[in-house]
Amino acid sequence: MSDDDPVASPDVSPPPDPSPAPDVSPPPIPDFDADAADAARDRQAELTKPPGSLGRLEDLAVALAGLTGDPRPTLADPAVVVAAADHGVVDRGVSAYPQRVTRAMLRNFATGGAAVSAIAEVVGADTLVVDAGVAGPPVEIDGAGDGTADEATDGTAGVGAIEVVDERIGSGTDDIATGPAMSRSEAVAALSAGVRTARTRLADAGIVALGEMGIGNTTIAAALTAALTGADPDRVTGPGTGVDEETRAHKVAVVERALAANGLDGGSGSDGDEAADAVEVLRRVGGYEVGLLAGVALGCAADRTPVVVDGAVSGAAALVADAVAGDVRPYLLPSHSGAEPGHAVQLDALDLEPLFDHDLRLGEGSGAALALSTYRAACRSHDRMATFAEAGIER
Ligand SMILES: Cc1cc2ncn([C@H]3O[C@H](COP(=O)(O)O)[C@@H](O)[C@H]3O)c2cc1C
Ligand SMILES: O=C(O)c1cccnc1
Repeated sequence: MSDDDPVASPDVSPPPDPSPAPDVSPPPIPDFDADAADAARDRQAELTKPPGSLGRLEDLAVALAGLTGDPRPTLADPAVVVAAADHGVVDRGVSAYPQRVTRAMLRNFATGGAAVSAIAEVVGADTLVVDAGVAGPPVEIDGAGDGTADEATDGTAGVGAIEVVDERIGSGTDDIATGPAMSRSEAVAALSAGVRTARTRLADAGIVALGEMGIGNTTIAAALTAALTGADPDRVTGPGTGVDEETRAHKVAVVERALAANGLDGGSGSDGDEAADAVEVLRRVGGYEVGLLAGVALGCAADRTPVVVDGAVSGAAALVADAVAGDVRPYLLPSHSGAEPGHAVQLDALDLEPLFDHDLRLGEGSGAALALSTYRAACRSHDRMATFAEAGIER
């Protein structure tokens, strides 16, 4: 049996973790504020429109009032966080692109040249780029910093600030097809770095879009989704950056092997405390950027900041966050319905109804950034519209 043959049954049993098992203590997450939501609902009934005519935007405004605890939420200072890391599993030929693209894209985010940079600009969001563990030495970035202008002249919302930060957990993970991706301490460190990032660097953001970059990470997302939802690997494994059907089938075999090698092929049953189990799944078949994003979701929720889930990789991070602390669930908001097949399974598991479907299959937080405009428009209309009394319109 060759180590390079992902179809051969793995010859490794679930690996003992050599490092001590540090505790995970997710921050307390406040309850939905029903009074703020009720006040928002009352206000909606007074605004100058037929009741219900703004459809889902009305429901979103009411939900966001309950989440933020503010009857007239503004979602000021929106941000996109793009966490980047590398994955040992790329050596198995699961991506259409080489690992070095992760590092190169980090520079592209830093200088505003990525798709998500353009979308963030349109919706007026700042971008926080986090190196969570790109392979090789820390990435030296020149040219990152504030956008060139506060007010754009071309009708866009203005160039947001771009900041690049180092929260490296390691230099790429190990190959999940033969054992755990990382140590227990690294999994805990990734989650903690995310919580810390949310509560410090993203503390002023009214809403946060979750983005990622990491060649090979749709394989990681598929393994996490299968492990956390019990879905069949074939159902949650897609083409990612665009591999052909033959390579996708190989990718399915790699995911199956990873689950078996890590003792995760027995369904999603849990026999212990939820946070500990979730961290174990992250350690075995996760990635540094996924753990960091899960931590960002937990930290944002603790501060009553809603987070917008993007595609299948961001969705895997949302599943991890939800498995670590189920209280995070109301703070996880949908954006698009992604083309990667595991995304629908994730949205279903998290009970999220997508806002739109543009056939996006990019990641980076592109769909989540785009959805910021809908969330902000829902809140802006709720806050800015005149009531019938104010406008002197008789009903
Ligand atoms: C130039 C480029 C820009 C990207 N931006 C996001 N991704 C996306 O593709 C990668 C996952 O797909 P896979 O698992 O097939 O490698 C991630 O980096 C993801 O964010 C990109 C990929 C490429 C090549
Ligand atoms: O849905 C995603 O997040 C996705 C899809 C393809 C490639 N990278 C990410």
